Amino acid sequence: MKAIVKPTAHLQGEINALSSKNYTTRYLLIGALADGTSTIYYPAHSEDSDAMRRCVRDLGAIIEEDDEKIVITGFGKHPKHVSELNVGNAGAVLRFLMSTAAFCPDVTFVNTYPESLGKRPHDDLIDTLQQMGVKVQHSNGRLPITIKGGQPRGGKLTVSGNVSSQFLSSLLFMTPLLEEDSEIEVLHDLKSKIIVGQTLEVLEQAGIIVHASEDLMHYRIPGKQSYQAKEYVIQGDYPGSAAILAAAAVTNSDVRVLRLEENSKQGEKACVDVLRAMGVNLTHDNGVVHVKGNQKLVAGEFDGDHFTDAVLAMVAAAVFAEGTSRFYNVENLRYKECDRITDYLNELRKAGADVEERQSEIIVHGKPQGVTGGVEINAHFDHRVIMALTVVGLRSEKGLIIRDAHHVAKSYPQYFDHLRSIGAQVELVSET
Ligand SMILES: O=C(O)C1=C[C@@H](OP(=O)(O)O)[C@@H](O)[C@H](O)C1
Ligand SMILES: C=C(OP(=O)(O)O)C(=O)O
Repeated sequence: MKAIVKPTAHLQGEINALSSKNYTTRYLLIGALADGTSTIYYPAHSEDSDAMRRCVRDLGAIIEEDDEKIVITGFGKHPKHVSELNVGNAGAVLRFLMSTAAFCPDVTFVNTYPESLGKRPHDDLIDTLQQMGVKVQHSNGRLPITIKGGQPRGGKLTVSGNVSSQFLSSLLFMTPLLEEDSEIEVLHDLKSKIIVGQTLEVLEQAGIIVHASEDLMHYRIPGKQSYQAKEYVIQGDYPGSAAILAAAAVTNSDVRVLRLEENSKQGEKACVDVLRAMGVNLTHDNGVVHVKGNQKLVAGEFDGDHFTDAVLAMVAAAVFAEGTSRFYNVENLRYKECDRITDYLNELRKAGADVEERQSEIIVHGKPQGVTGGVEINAHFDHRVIMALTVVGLRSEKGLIIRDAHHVAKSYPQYFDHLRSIGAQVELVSET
């Protein structure tokens, strides 16, 4: 599918935020690891959350669902002995389930997105699983990966947090089910640290005890625990909504996004502060972010690691700001669905933006007058590239054509419908 994004000066209306992808994957996992029946209200429906649902079902969870909820009966620490799992293009789903798969004798995670997830490294988690006595076959730390588990051991473990927080989260979900107590030391740095807070939050809700040091670099996890079956309610998704808010920020607008809790643990809620710091006229009360855009933005400097999945949308807003913006501490954007520094900036340049890259920084020389556009954009299999380039297209002189825009469904299948409902001129055509 191609998205033909036309210049749009004005956006107006109200959008109900999509449901959080990262909470949906977590609640599905802890529902599956519980022995009883849990209920998850308002789950996300996207390729990634569907991947988690499909895989935990393959592993033996029983799932029933209707329009508002998923009812899931878990398998505890006794998953069905499947031979193959397909996580699609979902990094978090793969990494979280690699540890769960250690309870199975022989599971292969297949490589269905060789150009995207197939290129991402998983060595750091493979190392820790090997410390636990699990045998792992892999291709240079990448898919396809075969886990030969059975009886993983706890004890003293280390994991690197340099590339992704998902490796640590994966271990935090699995180690409470082991016979032994575990201690996890995070080596090097811990990127996307804030997201580990979401993992600890859901573990606590399921009655799991984890002793975490204040800096989130050391953990003590008692063994022989079990997940309680509970009721969970999924909140609105900040990473996806960040793109809607950025679109409102770069146009003349009067847009409200509902279901965005002020006290959420999602790091990407910082997008509200980032836009505010860029001079965007907005309020955030009672779960509603209300943007009254006037196309005027000012540049700023931001630590992007605090809002990793919203960085691309905020960079798109900075393309139109007065002055030079800097997003630093973002090296691990290079290890996501594409290289979100080199690949993304190449597409932004095609659209007419003035951007520079460093190993761990994105620098944007803003163009308040707008960009030319009028070119075709390569989506690089990346939903967040698609969403961010759409924002840029709205404020371009000649619009943008985004190829392979269907990949937006990885996290936000209704993105274009939502944007069109507030007046964005976007046409979707099938690619032949
Ligand atoms: O734990 C999670 O659910 C996620 C962690 C983040 O990844 P990294 O830790 O690799 O930055 C984030 O980008 C991803 O979308 C979801
Ligand atoms: C990086 C992302 O997801 P994942 O790592 O789970 O593929 C994302 O949603 O932007």
